[in-house]
Amino acid sequence: MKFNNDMLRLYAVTDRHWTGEQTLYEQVRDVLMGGATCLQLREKDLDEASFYEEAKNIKELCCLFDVPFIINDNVMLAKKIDADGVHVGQDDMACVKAREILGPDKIIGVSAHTIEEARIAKEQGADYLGVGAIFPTSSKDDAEVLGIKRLKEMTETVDLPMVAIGGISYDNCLLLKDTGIDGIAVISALFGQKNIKQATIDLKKRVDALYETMHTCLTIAGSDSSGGAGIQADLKTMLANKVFGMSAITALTAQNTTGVTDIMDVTPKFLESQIRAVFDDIYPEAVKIGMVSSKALIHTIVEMLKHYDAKHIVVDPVMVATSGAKLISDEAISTLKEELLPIAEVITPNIPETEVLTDMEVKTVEDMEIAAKKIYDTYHCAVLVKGGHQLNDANDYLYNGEKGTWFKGHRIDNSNTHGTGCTLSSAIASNLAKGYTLEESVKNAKTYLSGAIGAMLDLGQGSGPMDHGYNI
Ligand SMILES: Nc1ncnc2c1ncn2[C@@H]1O[C@H](COP(=O)(O)OP(=O)(O)O)[C@@H](O)[C@H]1O
Ligand SMILES: Cc1ncc(COP(=O)(O)O)c(N)n1
Ligand SMILES: [Mg+2]
Repeated sequence: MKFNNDMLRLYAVTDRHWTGEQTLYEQVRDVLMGGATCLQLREKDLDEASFYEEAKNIKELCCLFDVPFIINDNVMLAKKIDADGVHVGQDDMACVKAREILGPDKIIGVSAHTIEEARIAKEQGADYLGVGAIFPTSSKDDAEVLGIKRLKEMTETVDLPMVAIGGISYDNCLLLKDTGIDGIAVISALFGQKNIKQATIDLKKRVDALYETMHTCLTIAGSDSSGGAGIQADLKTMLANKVFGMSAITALTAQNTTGVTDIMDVTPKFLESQIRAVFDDIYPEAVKIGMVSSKALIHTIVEMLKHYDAKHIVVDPVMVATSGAKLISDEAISTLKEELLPIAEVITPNIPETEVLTDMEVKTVEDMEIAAKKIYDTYHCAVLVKGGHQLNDANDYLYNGEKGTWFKGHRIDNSNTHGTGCTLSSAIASNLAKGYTLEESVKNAKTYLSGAIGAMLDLGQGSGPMDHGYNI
C-alpha cells in the first residue's frame, strides 16, 4: 500500500494496557469499524512469538478494511509479515536503515520532536512524521510537551506530512485547527474508551471538522412569522445544507399557514445598510433573493449586488404565496424583470410566475420548455421552471441557454407545502456556495426538498411547513 496523506487523518495506536473485557483484536476491529484511517500496532513488552501471531491477525483485519497496518519499532517483524510499514522513534532503528530493509514502497514514519529531527527524517526518506507530545499524556510519562505553537513551527518549516500525537482527545482536538497537520494519532482517546466503536465514530467526525471550511450564503427576503417560508425557511435550509446563512430582510409579514394578515416593508435605506453590513464583513459566496415587494427595494438590491460584484445570485421571483396572498406590487414586476433578472445566475419561477414573466399560458410540459427558453432569451439568465403547480407532478425544467434538463421529482402526497419555493431556491444557493455546478446544485436541492416534504410534518390549520431539519 502506497502512502498518502489522508491515511493520517485518524491514526489509531494500540496499547495493550487498556484491554480488559475485550481482546486487543476486538478493540482494533471496533476502531476500524468506527473509521480509523491507519492502525499502528505498538507492543512494548510482548515476546517475539506472540507479537508475530498478533501482528499477523491484525494485519489481516486491517486488510479487510483497506487501512494501512504499521508496526511500531520492530522493522524486522514488519519485513517478516509484510506489514504496510513501520513507525520508528528517535531511539529505534534509523530511518535510512529501515528504508534499506523495507524498500521504497513501504510506509515509514518517524517520531520527531524538533525541527532538526524532522529535517533529518525527511533527508532519510521518511513518508510522514509523528510530532508530539502536543499535550501532556498518560501513555508516555517522560514525553516533553511541545504545545501548539511549536507544532505549527514544524509544519511551516518542514515539508513532510505530519500527524500530531500525545494527549489528544475528543475535547481538545479542535485546538489543532489551522496547525497544518494532516491528522491526529491517538491511543487512550480510542482504546481507553468504554464504547470504542462509538468513540472512534465521534472522534472521526470531530477531526474531519478540522478540515471543513464553512461556506457562506446570504438571503435577501421577507420574514415569515410562522417560520415555514421566507427568511426563516432560508436560514433553516442553509443550516441543514451545512452553509453559514446570513440575512437582509426586505419586509416583515404577519403570516401563518392560513394566510398573510399584514406586511411592513423596510425602507430602501435600511435594506441597503443590512446588505452593506453583510458584504463588508463576511462576503457571501452565494445570494438568494426572495420576496421583494416594491420597485425601490428591488432597485436597492440590484445596486448593492452590482456594487459588491456578488456571485451566484439565485432569484426566486416570489409573487403569490402558497396560501394565495400577493407578495409583490404590480408596478414592481417590471423592475424585477428589467433590473433583477438580468443579474441572476438562475431564477426559479413556479408556473403562475412563469406565465407572468412570459405573457403566455403554461398548461403542458411543452409549454414549460417553451417558456423557459423565452425567459432565457429575454433576460439571459438560466431558469428553473418549477412544476409544483397545475401539472400533477413535481418535475422541474432547467434551461441554461445551451441545453434543457428535466429534474424529475416524485410527487409526495402531502398538502403541507408552505415554503417549498423558498426552500428550493435557498438549497440551490447553498450548493452553489459550496462550489457545485448549477446542475448539481439543482439536483442536490431537489433531493433535500423532497426529504423535507417527505418527512410529513403536519403543523397549523392551512398548508403547513416542512421539516427543514429532517436530515440533521
Ligand atoms: N407534493 C410535492 N411533492 C414533491 N415535490 C413537490 C411537491 N410540491 C412541490 N414540489 C416541488 O417543490 C418545488 C417548489 O415548487 P412549486 O410548488 O411549484 O413552487 P412555489 O413554492 O414557488 O409555488 C419544486 O421543485 C416542485 O417540484
Ligand atoms: C415572507 C415570504 N416569502 C415568500 C413566501 C412564498 O412561499 P412559497 O415558498 O410557499 O411560495 C412566503 N409565503 N412568505
Ligand atoms: Mg414560490
